[in-house]
Amino acid sequence: MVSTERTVAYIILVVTVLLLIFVYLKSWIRCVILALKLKGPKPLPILGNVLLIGDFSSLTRVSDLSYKTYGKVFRAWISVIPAVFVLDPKDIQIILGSSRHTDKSFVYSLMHNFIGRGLISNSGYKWRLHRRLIQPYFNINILDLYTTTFWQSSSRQIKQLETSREVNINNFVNSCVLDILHETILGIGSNETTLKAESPYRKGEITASIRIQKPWFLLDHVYKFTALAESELKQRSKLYEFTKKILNLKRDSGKSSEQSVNLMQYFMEIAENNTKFDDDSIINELCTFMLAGQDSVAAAVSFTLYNLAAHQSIQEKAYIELYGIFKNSDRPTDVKDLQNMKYIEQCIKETMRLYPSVPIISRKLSEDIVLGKHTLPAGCNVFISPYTTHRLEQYYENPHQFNPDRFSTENLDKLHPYAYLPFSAGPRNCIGYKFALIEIKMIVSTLLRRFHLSLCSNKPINLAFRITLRASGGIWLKLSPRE
Ligand code: HEM
Repeated sequence: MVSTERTVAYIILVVTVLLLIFVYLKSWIRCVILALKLKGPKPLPILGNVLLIGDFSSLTRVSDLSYKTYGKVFRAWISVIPAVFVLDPKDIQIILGSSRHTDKSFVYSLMHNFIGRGLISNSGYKWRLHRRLIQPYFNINILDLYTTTFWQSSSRQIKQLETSREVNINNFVNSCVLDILHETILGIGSNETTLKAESPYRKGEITASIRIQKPWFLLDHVYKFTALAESELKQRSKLYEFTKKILNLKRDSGKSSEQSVNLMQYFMEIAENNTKFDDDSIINELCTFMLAGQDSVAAAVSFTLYNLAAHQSIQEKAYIELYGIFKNSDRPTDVKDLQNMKYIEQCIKETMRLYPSVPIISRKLSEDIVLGKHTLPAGCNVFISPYTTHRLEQYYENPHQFNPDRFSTENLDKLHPYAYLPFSAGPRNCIGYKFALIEIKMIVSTLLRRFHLSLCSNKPINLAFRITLRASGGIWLKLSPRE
């Protein structure tokens, strides 16, 4: 009797465990079934397609051929995890345009250690609350107040270029962008040189792409024992402690009249009325903004300067626009001047089409969606590649050619709204995109007013991918002062 009861209990236990495993794995199983039906690059056992991430030329080859070879929805494998790529703007709109699919895929949780839990990597209620609280700050009127900071920083940093003729332009651009971020996000004024020198923000390294290439590093219990995890946590704690120190310093000194417009100040105001927006939230968000606004902007500026140097007639047209605005004056650039830089804005937009700073983004679907003959199940990790979509022939004629006229007012109207995604799109787009566009315009125009740019013949650019798109080894340009 006792043994029959025991057997029944065991059976119930086994069935319950199996059911739990099934419920837990259901979404993964459905994604695997879908992935097995889709075409995609040939995977390796265990690794899947992860090695592509470290090999940019293979990655771009796959990207360029993907639509023709695999169709508008295809799959890749991150080890045993299916990654479904969606290329067509109409399908992308169904995902990015919907407020139902705002959760990020597992890839973003790999960034938590580094950038903390801020807007970029959070999902669910916390993301929605923080986005609603922070969004008003990024309206255009507040951003106008930053124009002076952008100008002062660009013209201060440009001094390092006055004696050089052949330069790795990334060094100038990175210093400029970091200087601007210290001031506008953390409120560290131009005179606070000791604090700036102490800042750990320049040295960051995001490990997500390394972890994906070694899929056993995706297991937190394995990864946490590695040297990479140790150095990442050290870096994280330096960023956290530095930001906390600045927060305490600024809080103790009150609102200074010189530096009243900065994101930290705004976050302190939010916190006064929201107990959920505590110091930990402030620090995590500040770390996120400092990192989100760094490599992305620097890449966009550097690649724009590269394109202008590589296309002399386009550079000439951009310079004529500047000459029309400033004549021979070296007066500061103001908000109105920036608004008048229409052609330069087209050059920047076209650069971000060819070289989107964030070449891949991803989401985790919260419910099933139907794209043509495929049902993408809830829980599926969907990847969208602005780099690939921006080069589809159906949407861009001669897609590999640099042609700023694509972004003239009349041509812009013909473009599908989800065919151009440098800042993503929909409810979870880049919160800082207006800030970024003004900043990029300021740095590019300040440099172009002073210098004529050309390429260094023996130093071609070498594209690489590390969450953001970059030129490994930098971008070398020849600068000739304009008379
Ligand atoms: C050229 C410059 C920039 C580019 C190309 C860019 C691109 C993007 C993209 C594609 C996303 C969406 C990421 C995703 O869904 O995975 C994003 C999100 C974000 N960006 Fe930017 N960004 C730029 C500059 C900035 C700046 C200057 C800031 C802040 C000062 C900023 C702050 C953010 C934040 C906080 C998010 C997360 C928004 C959310 O999920 O609600 N970005 N950015």
